[in-house]
Amino acid sequence: MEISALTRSVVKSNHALICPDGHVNSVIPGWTNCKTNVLINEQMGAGLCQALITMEAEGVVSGKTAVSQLFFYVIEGICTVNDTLLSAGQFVYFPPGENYEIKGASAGTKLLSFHKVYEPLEGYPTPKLFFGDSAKIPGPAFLGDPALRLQVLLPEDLSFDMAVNIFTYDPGGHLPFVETHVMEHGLLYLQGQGVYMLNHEWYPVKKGDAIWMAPYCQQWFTAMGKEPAVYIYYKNVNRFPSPI
Ligand SMILES: NC(=O)N[C@@H](O)C(=O)O
Repeated sequence: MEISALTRSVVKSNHALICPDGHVNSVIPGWTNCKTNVLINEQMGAGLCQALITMEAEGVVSGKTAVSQLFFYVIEGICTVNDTLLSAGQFVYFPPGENYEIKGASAGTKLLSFHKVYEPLEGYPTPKLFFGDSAKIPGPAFLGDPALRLQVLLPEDLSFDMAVNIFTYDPGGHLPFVETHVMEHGLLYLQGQGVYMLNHEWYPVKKGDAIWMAPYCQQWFTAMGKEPAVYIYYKNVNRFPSPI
């Protein structure tokens, strides 16, 4: 019998672990016949918003991006995005000021979204609408370790101020050192399990869990179990560390 008073979820000043047992849905204007869980948000101290959307067959996720850019990744199922058919592992990037409409989903289609206020960079155009397929993006060894493979989903040019990557760890694979960096992360586990060290606290994690890491939140991860651990994560990139 599950003890309803217990959860693995934690929300701390510089990190959070959000587990499915604590999900409560929000109503988002223009997002109808779907369940939306806002996993990470400015309200917890983050510089990004991350949501999990489960669509019903007649679900519609539509609107217009204003100051923020919006990235959608199809976790499972199919849907059409601005009339382009997307299935699991495929994604779309909407720059600020763009209309978006997601519909025609198979019931239960799951989408992950990352939202970030776009920081223009002098001399660089605002990025354009962009569709992609993670199955077509190579995952070279991370820092020479073949047990870790990193796929970079968005172009690495300076017009982009956010990155979305997929990190795959074979069982036993681990980050080569404890990272302490200015960039922030929001992530979601797509597969597997492991242990994440955040700010010197240790958390067993698994598929479906989301994690927020504030700037300088010390981080290290190792995968455990019988299958590779896979997470998709957001990172702010390519901008001056502080206003100049
Ligand atoms: N935590 C984690 O995966 N971090 C790094 O790989 C990164 O900063 O890209």
